[in-house]
Amino acid sequence: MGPAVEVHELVKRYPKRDVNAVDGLSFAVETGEVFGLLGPNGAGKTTTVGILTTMVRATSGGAYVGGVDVLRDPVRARARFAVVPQRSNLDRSLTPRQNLTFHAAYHGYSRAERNARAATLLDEFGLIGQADTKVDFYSGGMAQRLMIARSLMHEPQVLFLDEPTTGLDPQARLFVWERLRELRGRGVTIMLTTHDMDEAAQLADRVGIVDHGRLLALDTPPALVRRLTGQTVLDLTVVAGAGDDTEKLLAALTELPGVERGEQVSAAAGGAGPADGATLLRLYVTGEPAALLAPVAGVLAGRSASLTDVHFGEPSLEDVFIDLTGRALR
Ligand SMILES: Nc1ncnc2c1ncn2[C@@H]1O[C@H](COP(=O)(O)OP(=O)(O)OP(=O)(O)O)[C@@H](O)[C@H]1O
Repeated sequence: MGPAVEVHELVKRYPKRDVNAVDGLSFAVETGEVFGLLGPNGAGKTTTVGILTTMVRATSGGAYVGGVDVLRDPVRARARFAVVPQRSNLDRSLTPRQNLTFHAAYHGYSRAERNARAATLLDEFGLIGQADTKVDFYSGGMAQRLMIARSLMHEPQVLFLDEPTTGLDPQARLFVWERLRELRGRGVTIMLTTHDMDEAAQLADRVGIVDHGRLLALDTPPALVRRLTGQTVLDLTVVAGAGDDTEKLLAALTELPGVERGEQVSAAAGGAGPADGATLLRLYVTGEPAALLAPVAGVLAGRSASLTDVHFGEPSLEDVFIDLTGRALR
């Protein structure tokens, strides 16, 4: 069996643009794989998925889903995949159950088949009790579950999901992740675009990182993390001395031998922020991080800073992403 999704030297140049949105992209997604497409805003992810799902016309190159040439045979390709967009496109004039059965009718399923499939999927997605209310009464999490259930009505081989859990609460997010893992277990290939590194690390078997329409890296999340030159992370929670500031302190720490780079970690990226007045500084270390503790303590003592916590850790997928795509805002 060939790959479930394949793009080959794919190029997209939008009219009146002087650069390619997708610039010679090639990769393949194996059947039954969860593949995460990551990249900063404007990297070309939506355009790539748009071409694969017949919404955007390619300038050149090849795109295949379930072995079907998407560019030549879009109608046959559409039977092989489903798309779950980020924003709800449910039909509000229909009940949740009708949203499912109408979708299956469009794909040629008989009345008996579509009623049976709708009942099964509504049950699996925890919506059977609210199957005949109004879609308007659905929370964001329920709407997302309903959209995934609807996408499965025509038994797609490949499921494209755009930011599948953005805006969902932790319970809804875990529920969606569980359903996606189950689908993979049944052999459905999943391609997701996400900005959520945790989601990619949790779900994706392999991740492709794109920027400026080109593939920068493609591997399993652990292999991508290992690529970061055997780096270890040393997290220091510090309170700068009176009259000192954290930037200068960080600069002094970054100059120590064995420290490749350092950064001030925002509370959002590092989880719960440090206590008032304290700052979390992250040093990317080559070599043995414990050997740095004495010189770090020396720098801190020399600048009258105090250390309230130390943590050794591995770099995350987010560190890999920043390393490859930089920090500049787009
Ligand atoms: N319809 C369009 N016409 C012209 N340019 C476009 C169009 N759609 C996208 N672009 C441009 O193509 C490039 C790639 O955009 P694309 O939406 O594919 O990126 P993305 O990685 O999905 O970004 P995001 O994470 O913000 O959704 C950007 O420079 C964008 O401005």
